[in-house]
Amino acid sequence: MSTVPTIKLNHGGVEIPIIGYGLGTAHFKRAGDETLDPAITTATQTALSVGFTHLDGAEAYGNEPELGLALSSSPQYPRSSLFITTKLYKSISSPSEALSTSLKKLGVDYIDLYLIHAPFWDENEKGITIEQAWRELEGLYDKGLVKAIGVSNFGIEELERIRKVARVLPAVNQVEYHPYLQNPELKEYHKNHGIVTAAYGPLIPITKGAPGPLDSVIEELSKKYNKSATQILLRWAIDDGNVVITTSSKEWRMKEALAITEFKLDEEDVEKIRTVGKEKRHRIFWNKEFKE
Ligand SMILES: NC(=O)c1ccc[n+]([C@@H]2O[C@H](COP(=O)([O-])OP(=O)(O)OC[C@H]3O[C@@H](n4cnc5c(N)ncnc54)[C@H](O)[C@@H]3O)[C@@H](O)[C@H]2O)c1
Ligand SMILES: OCCc1c[nH]c2ccccc12
Repeated sequence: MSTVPTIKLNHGGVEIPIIGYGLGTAHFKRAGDETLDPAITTATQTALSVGFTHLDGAEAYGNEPELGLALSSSPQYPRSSLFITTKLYKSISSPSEALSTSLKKLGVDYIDLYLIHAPFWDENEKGITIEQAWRELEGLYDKGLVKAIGVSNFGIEELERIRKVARVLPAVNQVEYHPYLQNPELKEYHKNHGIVTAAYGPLIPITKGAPGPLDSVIEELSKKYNKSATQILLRWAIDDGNVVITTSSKEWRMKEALAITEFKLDEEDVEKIRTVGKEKRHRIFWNKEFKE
């Protein structure tokens, strides 16, 4: 089994594996559901067994206990070989308590990457501003409880609010990112400030965003590289300069996803997907219809 390549974050030597396994969309549980779902633990154990080293969880997914069980039942994958992300949102008023709860549920003593899940909370209702929340995450980082800190679903405006008060800049912004949602201004901002873009929803052009102008391009490139449409899109996310987060409960799909570490798209094909992708815009998450 080949190991997943990593890229360096802007925080003291921390490296993030370029592809992550998501616990959010295929596996989340209803808020308040305390019963353990063994299918989530099994899927996560399978993800580890096929070679995923980067797991993407969140307080909001309600399944940190299942992720914790998968970790404790897989001692052959030592903590130091894994990269674990979790996120806070509902508990944004008290980041330190939220982290303690997540650590307990996950059964680990540190998190590799701790993210603010989204910037959309009501600051009056929650009694905390984006700037204050960030300073709290910096405190958790100083204590070594989280190896890197970052954000998710932040735009330039919210990133600027952080930058103005930050001692430590976000290492990552995890956003919906695929050929039909490229947001070049945000990408440029990330590049200028050393922020890694972690792309979720990378397969939207062939799932909820299909059909579209990329269909024939993806088909042509599938033939050229002898790779599936899924692999072309996941590889595009990497070759476009991002970390990619994907998911599936099926072992063959997990292997299909990991196999993208074995090939690379030619620059002209990366550019072709960029150019044709810009002909359509399609956003799924955190729009008016999205219910968390
Ligand atoms: N931070 C956030 O707000 C946020 C939002 C969404 C997702 N995420 C994270 O990203 C992870 C992945 O998100 P995603 O579900 O959008 O990922 P994705 O776009 O990679 O889609 C994965 C889904 O596509 C299916 N799929 C794969 N190939 C296919 C094909 N050829 N045809 C049809 N279906 C195919 C898979 O079976 C799976 O159900 C989540 O689990 C979560 O961890 C984070
Ligand atoms: O991060 C994926 C989007 C998301 C935000 N909050 C959630 C709760 C349950 C499932 C998905 C989400």
